[in-house]
Amino acid sequence: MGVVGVLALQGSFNEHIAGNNLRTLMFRMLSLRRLGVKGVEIRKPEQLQSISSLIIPGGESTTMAKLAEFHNLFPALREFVQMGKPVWGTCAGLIFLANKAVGQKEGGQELVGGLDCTVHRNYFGSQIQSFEAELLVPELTSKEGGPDTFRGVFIRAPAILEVGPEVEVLADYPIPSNKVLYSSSAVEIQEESAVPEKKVIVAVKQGKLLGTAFHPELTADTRWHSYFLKMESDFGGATSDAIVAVSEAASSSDPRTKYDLPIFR
Ligand SMILES: NC(=O)CC[C@H](N)C(=O)O
Repeated sequence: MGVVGVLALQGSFNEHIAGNNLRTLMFRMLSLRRLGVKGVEIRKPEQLQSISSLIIPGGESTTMAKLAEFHNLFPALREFVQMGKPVWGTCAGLIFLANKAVGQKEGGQELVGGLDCTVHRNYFGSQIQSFEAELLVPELTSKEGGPDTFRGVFIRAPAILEVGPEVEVLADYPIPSNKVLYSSSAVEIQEESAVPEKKVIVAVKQGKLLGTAFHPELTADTRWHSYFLKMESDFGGATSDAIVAVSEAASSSDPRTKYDLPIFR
């Protein structure tokens, strides 16, 4: 398994690297004598060449976009996505990866794109309307095991309004019919009365692109990170034992053993 880069311009990149999840997985693998997951901070285009997958963290997407533009990162980020390498956008990172964003600040913001969906920035309201919710994520539970639900931390989170045909919806979230949603432009107020409950999409996958509207790096549950790490191999459907096997086989001196998977024990 290669090196995981975390775009470190702004936002919760440190939580992805040093926080619970990558580190716990690293320790878990270390404790099983499985080396191989290393998180590195990415700030320059050339650094993308040395990583095999990338996490774009949450934060503030307009600021992050300005910094990415300043560092001339957009062409290299787009190339990384087009090469089919795994990229996971969490919250602001999801906005970055989307082909289209609404509710942007005046003047708009540049997007990396690649993920065929439309996201709405700040869909659930302002900072004080941030919330946590138990989400049903059948794909995560089936691949990673554990509880049926995952605790999603939504911080001034976006929601996905529309997805293209290639996009797999991994989780959605019901909006109560009486909830008033404020768009980030603060002008348009949407009131939902006709439909008793509406669901918005909060986690998607398209090929090797993963997008979550919430922050898995802020919870102790490592399943999203584990799921993402497995996307690097072609054995995306394998269990966590297969991560072990992938890293073990990858470190083997005989390159032919690399694909002798999975090895369950
Ligand atoms: N927690 C987050 O990443 C918030 C995203 C932020 N609302 C944005 O539009 O960029």
